[in-house]
Amino acid sequence: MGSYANGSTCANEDSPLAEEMKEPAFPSKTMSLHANGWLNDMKISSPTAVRVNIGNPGAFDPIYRDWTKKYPSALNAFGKIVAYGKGKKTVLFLDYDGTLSPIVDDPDNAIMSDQMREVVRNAALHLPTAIISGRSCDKVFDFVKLTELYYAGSHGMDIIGPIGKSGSVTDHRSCSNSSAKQDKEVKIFQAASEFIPMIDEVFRLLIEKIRGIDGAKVENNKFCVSVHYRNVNEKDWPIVARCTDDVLKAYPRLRLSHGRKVLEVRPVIDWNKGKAVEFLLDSLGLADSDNVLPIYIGDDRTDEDAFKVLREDKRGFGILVSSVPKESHAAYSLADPSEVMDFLKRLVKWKEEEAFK
Ligand SMILES: O=P(O)(O)OC[C@H]1O[C@H](O[C@H]2O[C@H](CO)[C@@H](O)[C@H](O)[C@H]2O)[C@H](O)[C@@H](O)[C@@H]1O
Repeated sequence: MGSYANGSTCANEDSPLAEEMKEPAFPSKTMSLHANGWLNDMKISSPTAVRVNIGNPGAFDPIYRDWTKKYPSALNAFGKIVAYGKGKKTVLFLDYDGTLSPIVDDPDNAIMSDQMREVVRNAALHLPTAIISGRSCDKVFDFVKLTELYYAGSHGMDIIGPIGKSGSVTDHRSCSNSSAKQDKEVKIFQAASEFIPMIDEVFRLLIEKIRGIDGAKVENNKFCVSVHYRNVNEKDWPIVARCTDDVLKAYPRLRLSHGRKVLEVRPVIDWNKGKAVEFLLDSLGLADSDNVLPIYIGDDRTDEDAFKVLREDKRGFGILVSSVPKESHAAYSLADPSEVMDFLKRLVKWKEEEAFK
């Protein structure tokens, strides 16, 4: 296990280190960040400009409208999607932040509306439904509060569910085996258990390191750590990146990925949201079935691993939630969580109608 290698503070903008960071060096662990382009990467990871007219996406923005030719709205293409899924078992995978809840400044305040909760509950009554999030299972469960779902927290590294109505996530956590019986079968899978002490250590070091950077926040997601810079003045973003990189230098078994104004520290293991999708399909006995339509809805770069799996697998679709044009492995798009809600409602209605045929 590594130790804290660099005692210098990153928090003081006037420090020699801050001066050095005006010429951005390539942060060695930020794998998706390119030399001289990494700051740009931080900027584009969460475009703030809303390009769509809510309720009528693309109405005023020809660039967005053009983009939807490549990534058609899943609402407009609904007929096509369900025609493809006719007679098949639909499995629903949902990201949380930015998909079921709008992006907000404070990660602790990313509340899901009661209406959305009801829609997701309804969906889970009709089709196997999983939430796949960068947050820890416990945190995402605290927001979603639905016991009917699968949860894959920490970018898929912590999988639990479905959960019996009389139980809670915590109850099931105490199950020592990988499966246990309650109302339904419960499976637990943790891809990186041995990393928990290391993640705790890095969490503490990062808190110490970024202390003093106004607006920066570090979040412990059990198997990963999120370093948030949404509320940091843009001029200080290089400092956040450098501080994170400084800490990670001593941890070759950890790597960085990039989310929406967040740097995600995670174990260097071959596991991601795409692997979690494969694991869940396998758990449902659908790994080799042609009779399945997996649909994954997500807004983040980390969701791209899942989109890619579905694209290569050719059985299902990724749906990117975005109000700005972005390159993606998804096949369709939705502009924002309110469109996600509309799509889920239509999916449930379609399933109900199908059941009566
Ligand atoms: O996979 P997800 O469920 O999308 O989780 C990814 C990260 O989401 C959260 O951060 C993001 O949402 C926050 C609340 O809207 C926002 O303030 C932040 O800027 C976003 O990056 C969560 O806090 C992270 O831990 C997750 O990894």
